[in-house]
This record gives sequence, structure tokens and C-alpha cells, in this order.
Amino acid sequence: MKIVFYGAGNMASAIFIGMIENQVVEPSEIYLTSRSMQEKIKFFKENLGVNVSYDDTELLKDADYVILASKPQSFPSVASRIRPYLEPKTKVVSVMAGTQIKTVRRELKTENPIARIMPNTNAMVRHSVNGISYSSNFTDRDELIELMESFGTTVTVEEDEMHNITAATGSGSAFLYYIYEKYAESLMELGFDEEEAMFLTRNLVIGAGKMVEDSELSFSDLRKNITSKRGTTEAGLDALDGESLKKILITTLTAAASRSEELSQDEDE
Ligand SMILES: NC(=O)C1=CN([C@@H]2O[C@H](COP(=O)(O)OP(=O)(O)OC[C@H]3O[C@@H](n4cnc5c(N)ncnc54)[C@H](O)[C@@H]3O)[C@@H](O)[C@H]2O)C=CC1
Ligand SMILES: O=C(O)[C@@H]1CCC=N1
Repeated sequence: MKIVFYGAGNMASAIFIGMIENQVVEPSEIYLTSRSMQEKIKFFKENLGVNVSYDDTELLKDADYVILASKPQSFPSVASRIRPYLEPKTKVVSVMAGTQIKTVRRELKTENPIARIMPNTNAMVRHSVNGISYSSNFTDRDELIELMESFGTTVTVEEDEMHNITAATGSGSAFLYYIYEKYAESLMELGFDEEEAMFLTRNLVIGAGKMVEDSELSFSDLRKNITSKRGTTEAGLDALDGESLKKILITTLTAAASRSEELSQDEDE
């Protein structure tokens, strides 16, 4: 198989490292190109054994998949590299937030099958949640699903649901990391120094994540197991206004989904 990544940044590298570590592809089946980050992709070549090239003819010759992994704003320049050399057999997979399948089709001037995926950087540890939608002529879906399940779980959605998936899980880990950052800062307000606050928060998050992974209990039952009647947790939770927290999260998720909608405005509409 030949899988060509246009873009080798945070998201692309999480995907190809996930695929390689889970042995669904050989490093020799991965081809990378980018505009910036030459040093970084040299590192990937030397340490992972993937191919690197800046020659679009060579990259796209006989490619099974081309993965569009630049920022949406860079897509016109990526498209101009790909357009002249795209072969009919190559399936196009876009990772770009808020870029519609029809926009990819128009920019590439192609009738090839196109899928749009929304993974997250947890691909690196095999826990990405991947949303996926397809163009109607993308018939051979099982192989792509198998590739994607090597680095996470996959949900197939209608393309217009991608905005919410992008907010919920594409951006979602960043929202959780931000909460952890604020938690650590709050520990410092209690009197812990920075190193202690980071150590405590990091291990708390790792432990809680493992509990979520291993236990069959719901979030609320896990919480209840920690909460003694008239104890310290109850006092803390009474002070934490769940409804206000929920409002903040709804505002956060709505802003992210709206930005995805904004990015998806197609110039032909
Ligand atoms: N970072 C994340 O957590 C997620 C990102 N995405 C999507 O993934 C895409 C990439 O995001 P990141 O990896 O975070 O960005 P990044 O800035 O880390 O990487 C962008 C890559 O695109 C390359 N590039 C730009 N113009 C190019 C050109 N003309 N030819 C070849 N390569 C070119 C850059 O050299 C760089 O390697 C975005 O469209 C984003 O919406 C989707 C889900 C999650
Ligand atoms: O921030 C972004 O636009 C991308 C899409 C989802 C996560 N990162």
C-alpha cells in the first residue's frame, strides 16, 4: 500500500505513528511531504523509516491514499501540488476541519472517491475518536475503516454532523487539557509549588483515565464512590455549581462547532 501525507504536523504525525506502531502499515508504505518542518520530517525518515519527498510526481505515482493534513487555509497551495498528478485509483482522505468534500473535489478537480475524517491527537496512543463521512462514490470503505481503527475508534456520520464531532472530539482533548491546566493552577493557589501541582494533577488525570478505561461504572457512579455523606468531596461538590459548569462547556462546544461551520463556507455558496 502507498499512503501519502501532504502535511506532517501534529495531526498527521499522530496518525502515521499510530498506524506504524500498531503495525497496520510498514513504514516503507508511508510517504511524507510538507511545506515547513523539513527538520521534523527528516527526523521521521531517520527514526521511523518512512519516505520523504518533495517531488509530487514521485509522491502521487501509484498512490492508494493521499491524506490532506495541512491547515484548511493552506489547502489551495496543497491542491495545486496534487491536482496535476492525482491518479484515478487514488482515494483522497481529508483531515482538515471545516473543509467540505465538495470543496476538496472542486479544488482538486477530481471525480476520485473522497472521505473526510475528524480524528484527534490521541491517535498517538491508539485512542483517537474518528468521525468519518464519505463521498457517495467512495465504495471501498472497509479498508479505510481498518486503517483508522488501528489508531482509535470510528463513527460514521453524515457530513453536516462533522461540525459537532469536530467540537466534541477533534478539539475535545484540548478543552480537557485546559481544565487540567486550571486545576494545577488552582492547586498552586492552595499552596503547592508548581512542580508539586503538576505532579499531583498529572497523576490524578492518569489515574482517573485508567479508572474510566477499566471500570464499567458511569462517570456519576465513579464520582459517587468518592463522595462520603457530609464528607470533604460533598463539601467541594456543593461549592462546584454543575449547571454553571455545564453552561461554560456548552458555550465552549458551540463556539468550536460554529467555527467549523464558518470554515466550511464554500465560495460557491
Ligand atoms: N491538531 C489536531 O488536534 C487536529 C487537527 N486537525 C486538522 O488537521 C490539519 C493539520 O493540523 P495540525 O497537524 O495541527 O497542523 P500543523 O501546523 O501541525 O501541520 C500542518 C502541516 O501542513 C503542511 N503544509 C502546509 N502547506 C503545505 C503545502 N503546500 N504542501 C505540503 N504540506 C503543506 C505544513 O508544512 C505542516 O507539515 C488541520 O486541517 C486541522 O484542522 C483535525 C483534527 C485534530
Ligand atoms: O483547532 C482546530 O481547528 C483543529 C481541528 C480540531 C482540532 N484541531
